[in-house]
Amino acid sequence: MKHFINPNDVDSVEELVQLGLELKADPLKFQHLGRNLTMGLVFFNSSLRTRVSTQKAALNLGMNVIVMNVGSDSWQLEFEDGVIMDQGKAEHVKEAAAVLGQYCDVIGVRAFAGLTDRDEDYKEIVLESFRRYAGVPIVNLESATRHPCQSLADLITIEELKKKERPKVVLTWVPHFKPLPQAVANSFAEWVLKTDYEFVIANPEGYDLAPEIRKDALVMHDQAEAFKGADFIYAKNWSSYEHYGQVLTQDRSWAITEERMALTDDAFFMHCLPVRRGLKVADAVIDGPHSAVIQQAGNRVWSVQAAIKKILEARG
Ligand SMILES: NCCC[C@H](NC(=O)CCC(=O)O)C(=O)O
Ligand SMILES: NC(=O)OP(=O)(O)O
Repeated sequence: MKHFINPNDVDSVEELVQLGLELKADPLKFQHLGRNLTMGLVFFNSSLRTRVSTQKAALNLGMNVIVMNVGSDSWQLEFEDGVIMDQGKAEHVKEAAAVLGQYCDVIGVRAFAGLTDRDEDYKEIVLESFRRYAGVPIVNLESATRHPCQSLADLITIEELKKKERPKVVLTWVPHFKPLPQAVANSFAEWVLKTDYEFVIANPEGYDLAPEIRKDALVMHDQAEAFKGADFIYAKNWSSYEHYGQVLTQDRSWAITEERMALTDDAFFMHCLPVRRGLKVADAVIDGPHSAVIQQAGNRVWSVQAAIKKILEARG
């Protein structure tokens, strides 16, 4: 695997899930692979899980790790081609990515959507610039439209917890007062659609994900109906794709309560975290016996470790 940016970079999702489980059982098995190599992590946005789990994974593979917070630690970067740089941005990504590629053997990048210009976000300018100019493999640590490290951890978690061969998995929109990216939801849908799970997306009108993401997935605008018989409830807020970046409703009846969960087949509750308690999910659900959120976050180590292992092997 050359890069880990979206599922098209992955030969077999199933094999990568199994590798994650194998690494979880024996975290230091491939410690020789990354010896004397350096993993660089570049953050344009905040992070708890991604930052620490990726460091941990790289250390498990024997790598050294350098973390940089762009914005506070470095120069503001320009991404546009052919501009006269007479404003606030002191350095172009062409040099910045190429220079980081001199110091690091693999680079992880986190850069959220701006949520003002849909075409710009969906072109993935930041990630694609790093892919183009760094000259080393790139790991997507949540970009404008995808979060593959999260989605792979989600599939590992479902594999661990599922009680039937083909569980019913529901991705549901939950309310939030400010616009959030579509990356986590997009990515989850894309990865689940590569499995044979039964898959339903529940969201209010106006929140349908991009057609190229949801493909032929069943989309329901009635959450209670969607929950019937579900084995996994994956909750996430996202802003509108159609009315790009807008909050069209904050309808609290879409929050995850015990009453709603009672409609499912004893489903596990999943969320990528961070989550706002009370607003998106009732304490009784996230603190309850069917909450998978901590296991899910724990599995972030094995998902990114599997991706980095594949990259190191391909690099020779
Ligand atoms: N990496 C996990 C999710 C990150 C981001 N959530 C957030 O920004 C939540 C912020 C808040 O609740 O204020 C998102 O939705 O993509
Ligand atoms: N789920 C996730 O990516 O968490 P962080 O934003 O804290 O890294």
